[in-house]
Order: sequence, then structure tokens, then C-alpha cells
Amino acid sequence: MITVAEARARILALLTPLPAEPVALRDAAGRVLAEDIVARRDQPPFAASAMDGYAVSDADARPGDQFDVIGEAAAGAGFSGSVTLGEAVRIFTGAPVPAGAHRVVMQEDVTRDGNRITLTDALDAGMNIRPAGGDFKRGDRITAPLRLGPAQLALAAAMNTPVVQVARRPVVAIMATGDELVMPGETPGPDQIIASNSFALRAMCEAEGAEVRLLPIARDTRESLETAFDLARGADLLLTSGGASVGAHDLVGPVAEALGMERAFYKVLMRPGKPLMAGKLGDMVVVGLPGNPVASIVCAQIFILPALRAMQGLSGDAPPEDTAPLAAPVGPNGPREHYMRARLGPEGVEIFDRQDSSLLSVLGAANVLVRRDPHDPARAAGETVRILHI
Ligand SMILES: Nc1nc2c(c(=O)[nH]1)N[C@H]1C(S)=C(S)[C@@H](COP(=O)(O)OP(=O)(O)OC[C@H]3O[C@@H](n4cnc5c(N)ncnc54)[C@H](O)[C@@H]3O)O[C@H]1N2
Ligand code: MOO
Repeated sequence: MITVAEARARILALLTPLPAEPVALRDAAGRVLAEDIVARRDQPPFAASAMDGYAVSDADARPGDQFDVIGEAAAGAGFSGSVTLGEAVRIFTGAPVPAGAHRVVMQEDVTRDGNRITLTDALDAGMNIRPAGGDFKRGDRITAPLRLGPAQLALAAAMNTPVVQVARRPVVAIMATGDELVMPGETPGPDQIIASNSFALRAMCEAEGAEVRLLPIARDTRESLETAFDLARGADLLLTSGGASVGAHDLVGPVAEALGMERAFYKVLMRPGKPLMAGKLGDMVVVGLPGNPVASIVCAQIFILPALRAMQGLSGDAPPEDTAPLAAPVGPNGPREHYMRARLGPEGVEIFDRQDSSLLSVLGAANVLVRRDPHDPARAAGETVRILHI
């Protein structure tokens, strides 16, 4: 059996980075930038007022000083003349500061009588003027690769970029397998349960930028699995769940290999997730996730999310970790790297007693996974452990 790190490296080695495509900025939220965005202008393009008030030329005006208001500068409609000593221009936030003005006095600091204003308060240290190019300058860049969040989208817009080059979305086909499965809302037979894994997998993949195709449930027969593999054609990545173990009905690996899949590995030294399998079928990467719900979700967290990031040009490294003190002691770990369901609270991290990989209720109550090395010894309360936020 290979280690988790080795399995992740082998999956990454199967992947091909996705090509770039142009996308309208309004549709680019969450997409991964494939080419730098270059600012086409300075921001602000002119020295701009930071306040509603009066632009004056005397930067050192004192209480009692008076000015004649000679015009107005609004956002979008500046004042074309210039300001000299003893003069003021009524100005609003975002308006270009007129030539000759060196300070904007807040309107709260003056009284106005007709076209004459009198400074009533001592001036602030700041001039209330945003210099031209103070935010960014023409030629400044948003550097790829980078996932475009709200701040980056607004920055790209301000840089006057209507279209961006982003990595194509990975197309992920998800195939649940098993005679025991029916979809939520259907009526299960006496020996059946409701399929749940695809819902978590779909949500996780979509949150990572993928376009997901949910395939019909494949039954535990060669024919049904072959049909489902056929329906997966064209996907960049196929995720199967279930049928990965060693039972007589666990046919996913054998069918995939009969169809031509080259296997990269089968079985990983981890818990949950031991019967993980990966390979390549034509251009499609196939990852066979274990059927146990928690195992499939933990494997997606540890292997699939990094893979999707790597396909889009981001790092395929292990998910980021944090540390936290244990709220209660925990026994020694076995021979596999263990991802234990736990809850991080003010008292530290509480590892749940029940760690069976079928328990979705326990996973649902968890907000972290505690990652423990193989044969990690028993740990006392207060000792620091590594956690992954989920
Ligand atoms: N003799 C051995 N038996 C098992 C081993 C082993 O090493 N030797 N490994 C165990 C481990 S660990 C796991 S994990 C499971 C994985 O088995 P499969 O991937 O073949 O999964 P299934 O048998 O199809 O299902 C396991 C379990 O999960 C339920 N399931 C499956 N798919 C779904 C779904 N889409 N939604 C909800 N629940 C699902 C299924 O009904 C089973 O209860 O094998 C162990 N056995
Ligand atoms: O290791 Mo299996 O993936 O727990 O239940």
C-alpha cells in the first residue's frame, strides 16, 4: 500500500492542465485566472476628492480664514478653471480636484454665507485628496494563476477589463455504484438505502470550479457499469463511489481495467479511504472512491480538491493544515494515516468517539479532521494536533 502523499502525487501525475478560455468578467466569479490582467489605466485617473466639501489652494488654512466659492466640481463633472488663494471650489467625493487646489476642507468644518465660506474648525492632518494612480497604475497586474473572488473581480473591472482568460472548468462525472442504492425521494426496497455520496461530491467539486455530470446509479453488474462508463465519456475526471473493495460485487476496478483503464494505484495507507483506486482511461482520469460515505468525502477532500485545483493551474498540494490543542486524550493510532472526525471549539479539539466511516451524522457534526500519522502514540489533553478545516 502506498502513502497518502504518494497517492496524491500519482493522481497529480495523471492530470493534464486545462486550456484557457475567454470569459466575460461578469461570469468569472470563482474561475481561475490563466493570464495576467494588466491595468489599462491609472486609478484614480486624476487626483480625486476624498470628501464632500471645498477645494482650496491654501493647504495651511486656519479657523477664521474666508474663501469665495467660484464654482463646483462633482464626480463625473470636474471644474475646468483653477483655484487661487482666497478662492474655493465646492467639491464632492470622487470629483477631480481642480488645478491649483491643495486641500479639500470637509463641509462640516466651514460655515457658508452666500458664496463665501468661513473655516470654523482646525484642519485635519490629511489633505483629503487621493493622488492620481494611488490605487494602481497603468501596467500594474493581477498575476495568474489566482482564483477570482469578489475583490479581484472588482479590481479587474476597475482596470477596465471586460473579458478575462481563465482555465476551462474541469468536467467531472460522478457515478454512484451499488444494487442497494436509490435516489432520495424514491421508495427503497427492504434491502436498500438512499444514495448520499454523489451529493457531497457534487457540492465539493462545484465549489472548486468544476462542471459536474451526475450519472445514473450503476448497478453491481458488468453491463450496468460498462453503460455508466460509456456515459462518462468526455469528462476530464470520473469519480466512482463504491464497488472498490474486494467483495464479489466490487467490480468497478475490474470493469474499468477491462475497458482499458491503466491503473496508477489501488489501496492507500489511510483511514478512512483504504480501497482508493486511480487510473487513466483514454484522456479521462478515473478515481475510484470507497463507498462508505465518510471515506468517499474524506478522500475527495484529500485528493480530489487538490486535483481540481491543479487542473485549473493552482497548486495541487495537500489541503492546508492548522494546529489545535486536544480537549481530551486520544488513544494510539493504527498503521494507517488517520483523518479523524472532530469538533474544534473554545476548549480545543474534541475527537469523536465513533469513527466508523459509515457515520454521516458524525461527519455532519464535525468541523475539522484531525490528521494523525501511522502509529502516532496516545496523546494527552492539551497536546497539539494537526487539523484540516472542513
Ligand atoms: N474484506 C474486506 N472488506 C472490506 C475492506 C477490506 O479491506 N477487506 N475494506 C472496507 C473498507 S475500509 C471500505 S471503505 C469499504 C469500501 O467498499 P466499497 O468501496 O466496495 O464500497 P461498497 O461495498 O460499495 O459500499 C460500502 C458501504 O457504503 C455504502 N454506499 C456505497 N455507495 C454509497 C452511496 N453512493 N451513498 C451512500 N452509501 C453508499 C454501501 O451501502 C455500504 O454500506 O469496504 C470495506 N470492506
Ligand atoms: O477505510 Mo474504509 O475507507 O474506512 O471504511
